[in-house]
Amino acid sequence: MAAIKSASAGLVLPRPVTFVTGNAKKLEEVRAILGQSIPFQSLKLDLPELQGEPEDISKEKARLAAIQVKGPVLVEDTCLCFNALKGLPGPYIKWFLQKIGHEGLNNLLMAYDDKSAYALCVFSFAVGPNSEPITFSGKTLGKIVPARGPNDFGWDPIFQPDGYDETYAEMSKEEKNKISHRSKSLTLVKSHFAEAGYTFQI
Ligand SMILES: O=c1nc[nH]c2c1ncn2[C@H]1C[C@H](O)[C@@H](COP(=O)(O)OP(=O)(O)OP(=O)(O)O)O1
Ligand SMILES: [Mg+2]
Repeated sequence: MAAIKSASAGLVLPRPVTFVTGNAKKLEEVRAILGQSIPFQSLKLDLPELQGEPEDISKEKARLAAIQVKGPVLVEDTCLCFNALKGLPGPYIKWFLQKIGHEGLNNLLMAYDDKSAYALCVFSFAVGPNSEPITFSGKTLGKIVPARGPNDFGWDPIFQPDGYDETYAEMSKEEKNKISHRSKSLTLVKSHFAEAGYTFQI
């Protein structure tokens, strides 16, 4: 979709931004982190995901989302990467978690002393179906531990960020959102929007 360059500000987008995700917990965090900084609506869609590098997976999600929405979209893809396993499960964490659970994920590291891991969140923004998506990556370092804390969002109970005694699940939402992979990635998205000076035709 064409975006017009306005004389005064930056790009004028033909529609408000739509954040596309099938995951209600992600949406909750994105709402809390963005606040009023980027106005957006949401669309619940479980988009098919390519295999490969996190940035490519995220970009392809944005392309598919922009075709569906016919306008500007934000999507994200989240990875949990174990250093002992050269970054795996990475983007495949959803299926590993679904099949083997928190205990199985811990067991994957049984043979290794190195329990270090990182959470990676790659947002992609596409202006429309015919524009190349831009990516924004945020990473939080930590380690994999036996599950602690409420089990209400994915692998939060087994990820303990460096410098903290609590797992993501044991932290308050506010505390997680201050240091998380998702908030770091969204900080870059916000800077991009501020620099581009997008405005929206309503
Ligand atoms: O902050 C997080 N804390 C704990 N778990 C998390 C987090 N963020 C994503 N997750 C889980 C959800 C899914 O099991 C996998 C990522 O897969 P991913 O494809 O990005 O998410 P999804 O399919 O649930 O939603 P979407 O429709 O946006 O693709 O890690
Ligand atoms: Mg997904």
